[in-house]
Amino acid sequence: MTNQSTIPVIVNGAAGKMGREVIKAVAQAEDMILMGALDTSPEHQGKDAGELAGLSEPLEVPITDQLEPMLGYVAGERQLQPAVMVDFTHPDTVYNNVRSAIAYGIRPVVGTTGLSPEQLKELSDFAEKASTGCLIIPNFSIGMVLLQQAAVTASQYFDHVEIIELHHNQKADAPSGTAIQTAQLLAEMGKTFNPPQVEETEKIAGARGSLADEGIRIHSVRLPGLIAHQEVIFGAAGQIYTLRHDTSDRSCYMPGVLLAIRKINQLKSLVYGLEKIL
Ligand SMILES: NC(=O)C1=CN([C@@H]2O[C@H](COP(=O)(O)OP(=O)(O)OC[C@H]3O[C@@H](n4cnc5c(N)ncnc54)[C@H](OP(=O)(O)O)[C@@H]3O)[C@@H](O)[C@H]2O)C=CC1
Ligand SMILES: O=C(O)C1=N[C@H](C(=O)O)C[C@H](O)C1
Repeated sequence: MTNQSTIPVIVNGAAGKMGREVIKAVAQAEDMILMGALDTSPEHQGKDAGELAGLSEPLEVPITDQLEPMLGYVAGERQLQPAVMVDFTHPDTVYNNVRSAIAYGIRPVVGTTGLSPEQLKELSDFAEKASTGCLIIPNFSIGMVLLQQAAVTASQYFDHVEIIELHHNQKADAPSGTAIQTAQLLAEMGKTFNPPQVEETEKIAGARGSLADEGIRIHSVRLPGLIAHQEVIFGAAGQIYTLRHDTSDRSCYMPGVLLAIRKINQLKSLVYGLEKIL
């Protein structure tokens, strides 16, 4: 039943791996209603979002690639609460999706990674001006938040650290958004890591990975059979301290996604990171 407190939700990237999980989670949440399912993949146009997500009953929400008409329609449904657009699409399109949603007064909950620092700043300014909440969350799993907190604690005692992120080989961006965020959190500790011990020569370009903030290196592995995994490895004389998170099923992200949908109406600007709303 739709009522005043039901949150209208649009899922962008609805036919993708994450989009299908979000459709299921939203359909099962009593305080949400799926108002729209966007996806540009030609083979899924017009299909029922619920059936595509593997639900036993259709949701009678067809997949469409018409972003602006959908945003306009949902924004016009004034008897409902302000709507939320969940975005799990592609690094090349997420910036425009988020801008369009904010322009229509629809709050974006963004899982798509790959936004540049400049794009993040522009979206932050845009959301602030529009006084509209926007959540950008590189990783929705609670386990990753805990790993990052443990890494921040360890970084007070270790000066040497490297990050390895491992993902399925359909992933478009590297390094992962999570690895970049992890490096940023460590860099915010106000010290430079990995003081050089010798002059290094890369015999093959990229052998030492990518150099993120404050001397932290990130190594990206892409293989079929992987989902999403990350290690943060600290080293000191005579010891190694390894933190590792493994995703075995994408359902692990759903409690975080539902929490973000519920919390975003309390926000009036852009917030980055799941830890900020826990
Ligand atoms: N924050 C987090 O916790 C997580 C974030 N992610 C991120 O989410 C994003 C999506 O991941 P995933 O679901 O695995 O990717 P998929 O490729 O499985 O799904 C993306 C879907 O979006 C569609 N799409 C592409 N461009 C557009 C567009 N302009 N408008 C609407 N739909 C579009 C794709 O269609 P087509 O295939 O035809 O291009 C595809 O169906 C990635 O950036 C990934 O890194 C993933 C997991 C967790
Ligand atoms: O593409 C993925 O799968 C994932 N992307 C996010 C990232 O880039 O960090 C989150 C998680 O690692 C899964």
